[in-house]
Amino acid sequence: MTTLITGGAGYIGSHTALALRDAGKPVVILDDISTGFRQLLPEGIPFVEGDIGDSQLLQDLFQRYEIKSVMHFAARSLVGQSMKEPGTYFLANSAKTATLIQAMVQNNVGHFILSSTAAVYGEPTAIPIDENHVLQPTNPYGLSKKIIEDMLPWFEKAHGLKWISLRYFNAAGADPQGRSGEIHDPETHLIPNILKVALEEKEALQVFGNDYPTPDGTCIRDYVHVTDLAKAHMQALDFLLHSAREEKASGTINLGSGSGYSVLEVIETARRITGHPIPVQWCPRRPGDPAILVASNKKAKEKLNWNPKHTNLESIIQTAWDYLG
Ligand SMILES: NC(=O)c1ccc[n+]([C@@H]2O[C@H](COP(=O)([O-])OP(=O)(O)OC[C@H]3O[C@@H](n4cnc5c(N)ncnc54)[C@H](O)[C@@H]3O)[C@@H](O)[C@H]2O)c1
Ligand SMILES: O=c1ccn([C@@H]2O[C@H](COP(=O)(O)OP(=O)(O)O[C@H]3O[C@H](CO)[C@H](O)[C@H](O)[C@H]3O)[C@@H](O)[C@H]2O)c(=O)[nH]1
Repeated sequence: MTTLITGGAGYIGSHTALALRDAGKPVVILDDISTGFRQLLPEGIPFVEGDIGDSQLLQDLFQRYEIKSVMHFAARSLVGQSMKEPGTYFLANSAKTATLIQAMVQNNVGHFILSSTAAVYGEPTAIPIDENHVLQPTNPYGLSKKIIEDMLPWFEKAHGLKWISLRYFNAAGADPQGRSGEIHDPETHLIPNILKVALEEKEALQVFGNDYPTPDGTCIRDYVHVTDLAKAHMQALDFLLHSAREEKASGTINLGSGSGYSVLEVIETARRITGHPIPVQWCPRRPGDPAILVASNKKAKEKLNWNPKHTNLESIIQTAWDYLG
């Protein structure tokens, strides 16, 4: 029952590969190292360098490793870049994923877990956001993932594909054992950028906007620990593999801690953990940033029995800091 992890040389994929390996599950990684890093590849897991859009390679891989399930992390995921190059995102995310799923159904690979995103919701009309919230992405990145979600029921209807789309909120933190962590180049995410200031790789943290309708004027986000995300993937796969024939197994599930923290609260917590003053530079709002994104994680708890462990911000930032230090 080997699982293929696409994007396993990336941040969330490498943590999930570690979790599966730790649980003794057979895994193979496919990654083209376009935004990932060889140093994040966990030891002892077979690695194939290649593109998820390469049908021939996929067919060989599915047969050679007797793949039964796919966890699909590989994607482009820079919101700002997607605004400038929408076509890149529709091709790299939506079109290549159609190629991947087409190869799956042709090779009897029947279980699919998608890395989706809170960006499919767009500007929220209610907080916390549950899975029934209207989907109106405000950028091509979010739309490229929504298009994949829209395809999935059709593959299920025609070929019996079982799927779960996991909509992550803000992934953060690092493996508590220090075996993997967050590396992106360029880095656009808040916590690693704050820690770069603490490491004196950056002079100040640019804070995008202080006039949002929130208590301190900065954006509020739901930070979810990457090892809790990894756990949810294992539980989602178990759920698909073991759900009864008559049960409605496929569907979308939010993954968030259910708590929101403002940018200033994150900076304040990082100051306490690192002992660094972390100077800030006030900047205009970043286009496309909603004021508040906080998940309802009720469905993940009920359907997957998911119980996030690292729900406080200290633990999230501490693990990220330990990885860098
Ligand atoms: N980081 C977050 O906060 C967050 C939030 C919501 C959703 N997501 C989604 O989670 C997934 C993983 O995000 P991440 O932060 O780990 O990203 P990442 O860039 O660290 O990892 C993506 C990996 O996929 C690989 N890849 C990209 N295109 C590929 C292709 N065509 N063929 C093979 N490999 C390819 C990259 O080399 C990289 O190793 C993405 O799908 C992203 O959209 C991330
Ligand atoms: O240097 C920085 C970086 C970020 N921020 C602010 O910090 C908050 C969080 O920003 P991130 O870039 O860390 O995360 P986003 O909420 O923009 O994006 C995350 O959540 C999105 C869902 O809405 C997508 O899934 C995306 O892939 C994922 O990284 C935002 O208010 C942002 O404006 C700063 O002030 N300074």
